Amino acid sequence: MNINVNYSGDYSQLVTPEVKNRLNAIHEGIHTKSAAGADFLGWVDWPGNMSNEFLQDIQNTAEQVRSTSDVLVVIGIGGSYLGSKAVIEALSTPFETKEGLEVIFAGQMVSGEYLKQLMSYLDGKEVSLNVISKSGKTTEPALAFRFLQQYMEKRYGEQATSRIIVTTDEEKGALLSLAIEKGYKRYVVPNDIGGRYSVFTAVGLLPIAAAGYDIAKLMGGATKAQEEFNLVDPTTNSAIQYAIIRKHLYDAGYPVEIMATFDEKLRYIQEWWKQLFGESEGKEGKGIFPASVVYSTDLHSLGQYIQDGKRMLFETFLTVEKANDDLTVFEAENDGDELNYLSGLTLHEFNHACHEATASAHLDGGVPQVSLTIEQIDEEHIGHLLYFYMISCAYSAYLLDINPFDQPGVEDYKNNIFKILKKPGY
Ligand SMILES: O=P(O)(O)OC[C@H]1O[C@](O)(CO)[C@@H](O)[C@@H]1O
Repeated sequence: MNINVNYSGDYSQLVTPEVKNRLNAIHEGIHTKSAAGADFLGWVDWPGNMSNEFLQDIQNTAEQVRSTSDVLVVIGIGGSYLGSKAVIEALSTPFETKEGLEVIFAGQMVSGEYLKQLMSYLDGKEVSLNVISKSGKTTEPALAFRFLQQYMEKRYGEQATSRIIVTTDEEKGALLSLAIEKGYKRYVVPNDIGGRYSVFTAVGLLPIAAAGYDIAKLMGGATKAQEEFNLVDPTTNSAIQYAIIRKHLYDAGYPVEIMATFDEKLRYIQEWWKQLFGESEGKEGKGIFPASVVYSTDLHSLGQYIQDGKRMLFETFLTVEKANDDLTVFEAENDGDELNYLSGLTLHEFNHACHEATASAHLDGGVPQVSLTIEQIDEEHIGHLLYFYMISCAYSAYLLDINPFDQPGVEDYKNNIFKILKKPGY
């Protein structure tokens, strides 16, 4: 299993002795846990170290939820929802009538309308809740939980307790106190793993397993990636290659990266990637701004800007080699739509051609190109891809001399809200 990285420039020119030394130092810092933010490097060895008992326990809980519920409402924001949302969206089939369990997210934004409509949708269905917050005090999911907990208690009385699962810190936070007081089943977000790096902990695994996907395969892919991207070799390690190219383009005057995909199913992988890279790197007046587009859709909205607008963008295509399913263009009798020249072409092949055409047009327009290719979309490859991004992001942030694992800037809006809404103490 590999992720192919292709760059429109001359990659070999980027791997200078200075860059190699820097990479060796970063590698050493990560693996001896001496790098900046080292207290949050627990995710690096997590896939390989995860015990079968833990995986089994998550699977059992997921099975229990599936056997008693039609819907699992997952409450969380940022890293507490994007990982599972991304994996579930990538693996699920659109238009499928859900036979098993439906996973619905809440608390990722604040809307009374959404919550009211959600609660009416839940009426008549069997429901479980998984509320996820590492800090246990993030206002948006806490607000959603206040309403949904009340809903569950009204519907199920004392039985609500067995339908609510809390994923939070082991030692602190309002959510932990609540969980202890009510006797909810609990999963721990490890101390040394931050929210945006937590997809392979209970934070991501429980909702993914409850949705019916194979978390053992997902972790298998992540474990392979952990082994594969462990060697600090810029000629073979594609996670390091991606980080080197990004740093080069940033220094060359391209502070915005657009992640482009031709696969609608990867839209939330892009959203997860945006938090991962944006929150890890955007500090101290530095960092690449991560943006995303889904093609062909956005070729007909943002394509003009990318081709011809202010030159500050580079574009990273996330492409998939093999389609899980496909259609072949057939010969029409009268060729009224003039598409017979495409007959015999699969729609996946059309997207390949569209990728080539778009990359070359945008390159001519002054947009440097990177492409990341995965073999296919399934649990194993997605697990592999997510780990690839996480380790690459750590290298990328360290190359910018940024601690990838804090997010001090997010506190500013929170403090302002507390002041505006007169939270005691603010
Ligand atoms: O899991 P928590 O503590 O509710 O935090 C949710 C998100 O909020 C942040 O702390 C700030 O956006 C993220 O880093 C995190 O993923």
